[in-house]
Amino acid sequence: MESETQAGPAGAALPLPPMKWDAWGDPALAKELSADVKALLAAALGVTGDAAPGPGADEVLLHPSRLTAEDLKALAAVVGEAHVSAADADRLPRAGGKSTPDLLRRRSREPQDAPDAVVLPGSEDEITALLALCAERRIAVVPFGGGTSVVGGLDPERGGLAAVVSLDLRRFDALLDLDETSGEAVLGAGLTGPAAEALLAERGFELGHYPQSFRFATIGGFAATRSSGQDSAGYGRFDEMVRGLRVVTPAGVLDLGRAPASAAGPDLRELFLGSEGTLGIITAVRVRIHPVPAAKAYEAWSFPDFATGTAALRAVEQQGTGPTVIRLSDEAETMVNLAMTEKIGGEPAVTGCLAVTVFEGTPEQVAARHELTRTALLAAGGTSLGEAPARAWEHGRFNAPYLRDSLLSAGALCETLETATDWRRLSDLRFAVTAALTEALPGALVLCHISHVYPTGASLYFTVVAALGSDPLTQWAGAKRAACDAIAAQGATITHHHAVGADHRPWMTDEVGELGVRILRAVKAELDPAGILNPGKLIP
Ligand SMILES: Cc1cc2nc3c(=O)[nH]c(=O)nc-3n(C[C@H](O)[C@H](O)[C@H](O)COP(=O)(O)OP(=O)(O)OC[C@H]3O[C@@H](n4cnc5c(N)ncnc54)[C@H](O)[C@@H]3O)c2cc1C
Repeated sequence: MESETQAGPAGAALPLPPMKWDAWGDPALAKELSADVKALLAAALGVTGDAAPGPGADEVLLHPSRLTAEDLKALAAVVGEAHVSAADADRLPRAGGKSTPDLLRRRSREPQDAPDAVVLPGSEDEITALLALCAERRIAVVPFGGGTSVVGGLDPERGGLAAVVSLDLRRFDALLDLDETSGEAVLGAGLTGPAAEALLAERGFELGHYPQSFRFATIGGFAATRSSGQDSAGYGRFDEMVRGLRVVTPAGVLDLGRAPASAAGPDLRELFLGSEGTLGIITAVRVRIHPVPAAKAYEAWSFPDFATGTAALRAVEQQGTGPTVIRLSDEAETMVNLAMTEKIGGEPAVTGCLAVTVFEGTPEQVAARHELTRTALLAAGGTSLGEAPARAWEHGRFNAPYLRDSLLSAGALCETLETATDWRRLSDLRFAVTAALTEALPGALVLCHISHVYPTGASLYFTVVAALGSDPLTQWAGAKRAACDAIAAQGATITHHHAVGADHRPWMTDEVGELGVRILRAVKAELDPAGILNPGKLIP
């Protein structure tokens, strides 16, 4: 597990996010490209060289802070001197998220945008006072959780206001309650995935939310983006785990969700799940938890092609046989061993399409779920590959993002995008998005997998690798636009779990309609009349 305070740019006054400012994750875990990956890059993309190195943290140029000394004094009067900083070293690591465009922007030698200051409130009262102060002084507020957004959710947009601050929730890091009888816990919004799981594990419980960004993303971020983890088949998406929320808005504090189910009108929790910091600051989340599983089983499968594998996953989900993890790589992803991080680019370990299943629960539950799932997968044309490839997937499941950094440094652009639709339209969607990406990026490798399944449909997750052009930001923007247009044309969702942020905002009207947008704007006008909360995100 990564340490919580890693070295970042020198001169920081505040605790830094536990991630490198210009790359993914813990620098100690960064990896050189293997000889196999280098060979794949050369053969598939003609990429053989190194891209020019980016600037060091002390060489990066930020636009100067627009806050006055008086503004900073007023902010400090709310949160204390020790919890405000306008130092570049504190602004730079909160200048954006961790999409490939974010990393390219961080590596630029041009002057960059960054929040004008960073504030670390320690209580809801302080957040209330901060929001009032920012409304009065026309300062935008970008809530900052783990900083892992991949959709521009953390862009330091001022939205026509005088300045913008990053409101870092790291001090909301307590396990506030654990109700063993009901199987619920109240978690501070700033707890990272590992910190939350460690606190729950001390009492024998687990949340079971493991997105690939698990090591750095936070409870508040999961709620604000409707995140989905790799164990979603077993434990559900994060929004399905949420039983209640506390939210501080400029108009007041909300404490939502008071019973396991309710018929008291529309469910207002849903307004804040996925609100991406535009409607309020989530300070605590009450979640469903379960005992740490006593048993676990693994089995990998091969399917002759993606269509057969897709039908098999559908059968498993519609029969409800109960795997905790079930995922299927397409032929291209299987061929490059993407699901087994240590083997990427080597000799293909599996032919056809690889599927991974994992089962958790009591020994009896695991045995029963495993057997039912095996029967369904065998009947659907699967061939068992035993445990090893499934264990290899689990072993490397949080490590693939490190590869993206090394690829960028080697001159290859690597980015992901995702969507979802019903089973009937899944195959057409995959072809349409793949075609859009390959047309926009000739010669690119486009890989795809299914990792979240529902009785009525599934998500598709695409990984794209292409040779870096001379203007990679424009290069990727064109490809992303083409893929998003293809998704919209297919009637699929613009995002299954990465959220909307700034990047998907142009497709929100298509997703929810003009009236839907007007409803969102009306809610925002009621809660945030000064428009200070995360301008330029989510709501067109
Ligand atoms: C390598 C990589 C892998 C990823 N894998 C997955 C995955 O498997 N599944 C998945 O769902 N996502 C994934 N993501 C996307 C990202 O990790 C999720 O969106 C995550 O939920 C963001 O959490 P965070 O704490 O980092 O939030 P941040 O990135 O800090 O913020 C995300 C958005 O939520 C807002 N926000 C954050 N905290 C709060 C709060 N307390 N109150 C109000 N608004 C808030 C921010 O303003 C921003 O708009 C991945 C990202 C990367 C870089």
